[in-house]
Amino acid sequence: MSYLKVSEVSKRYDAGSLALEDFSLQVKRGGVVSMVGESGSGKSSLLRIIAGLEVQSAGVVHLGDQKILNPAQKLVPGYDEIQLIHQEYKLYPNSTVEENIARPLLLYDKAYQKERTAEILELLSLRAFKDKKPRQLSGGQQQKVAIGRALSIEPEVLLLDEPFSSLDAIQKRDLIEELKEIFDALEVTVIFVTHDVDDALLMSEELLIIQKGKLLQQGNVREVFRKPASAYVARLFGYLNLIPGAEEAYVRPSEVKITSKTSIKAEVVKQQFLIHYNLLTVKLEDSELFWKVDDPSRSVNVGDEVFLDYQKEQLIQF
Ligand SMILES: Nc1ncnc2c1ncn2[C@@H]1O[C@H](COP(=O)(O)OP(=O)(O)OP(=O)(O)O)[C@@H](O)[C@H]1O
Repeated sequence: MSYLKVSEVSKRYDAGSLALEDFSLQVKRGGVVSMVGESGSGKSSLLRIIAGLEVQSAGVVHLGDQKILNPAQKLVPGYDEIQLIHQEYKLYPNSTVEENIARPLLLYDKAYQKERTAEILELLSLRAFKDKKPRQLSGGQQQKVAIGRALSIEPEVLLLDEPFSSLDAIQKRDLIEELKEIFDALEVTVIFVTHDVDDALLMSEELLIIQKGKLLQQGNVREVFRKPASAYVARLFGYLNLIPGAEEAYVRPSEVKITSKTSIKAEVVKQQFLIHYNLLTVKLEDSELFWKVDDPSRSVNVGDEVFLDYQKEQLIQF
C-alpha cells in the first residue's frame, strides 16, 4: 500500500514554464528511493511541495490518510513528520553537536531529550564528537549531524536534497553506505535526490527518474537498467552502442563481449584505463559506427583487430 502519495502535482513559478507537470508518485512506508534528474528538472520543487513548504499550482500530496497542506493553507508551513535536508542546511555554529541534535526536542521533557539525543549520537557514531562545534567537523560529519538533528524528532519521512554534493567522492560513498543501513533499520521513508546515478544506486535499488518536471520511470534498478523507458533514461547508465542498420536498437559496452570467433569485426582506435577495466573505442568494419567496449582483461591495444558479440536479449530498443 502506498504511504507517501503525490497526485498530479504541477508547479509553475510566476510566468515561467512548468517546473513540475502532472507529477504522480507513490512510495511505500519505510521505502528508500533515489530520485535522479539533471539540474532544473524539478527535484527540489517536488521535495519542497511534499514537505508542505511550497504552494503547488495543482495536485495534492498525502502522507497516509493525511493531506499535506501547503503554506497557503497552513499558518506554520511544514511538518515535523516530514524533514527536508539540503546542501545548505545550516547547523547552529555556536552549539555543540549534542546541542544541535537536541535542538528540535526543546519542547519535550528533559529526560526524553537526553535519552533521544544519546540514541541519535550512538546511531550515527557521533558520540566521540558530541562536544565539538560544527566547524571542528569534516563536511561529512556535519551532514551526519544535520541528519541526526532531523531524525531526533522521529520523522516519518526524510527528504534528502543533494545533501552530499559538497563532499569528496570517498566521503560521500562512505556516508551514503552508512546512512543506507541506518535508514533501513529505522524504517523511515526516504527520498534521496541526486543527479548522480552511482550515488543513487549506493542508497537504494528503487529509482525514480525525473526530467523536465515529469516522472519518466520508477522501478527497481534491474528493471530500469534492462528496460529503460527512453534513451534518456538508458544513457544515465552510460554509453549506448547503436546496432548497425537499426533505427533505435542499442547494446551497452558492458554487454559486448570480445570473442575469438568471427562475428562483428572492429579495429581498436582508443584505449582508456578505467578503474575496473579498459574502455575501448572501436571502429566497426564496413560501417561508420564507433562503439565503446569494456575490456576487463586489459589485453587489447590500440590498432588491434577484435571480434565482438552480444546476446540478442541484451538489446535495448525503443
Ligand atoms: N523560486 C523560484 N522562482 C522561479 N523559478 C524557480 C524557482 N525555483 C525553481 N525554479 C525553476 O523551476 C525549475 C525546477 O527547479 P528545481 O530547483 O526544482 O530543479 P532541480 O532539479 O532541483 O534543480 P537543481 O538540481 O539544479 O537544484 C527550474 O527551471 C528553476 O529555474
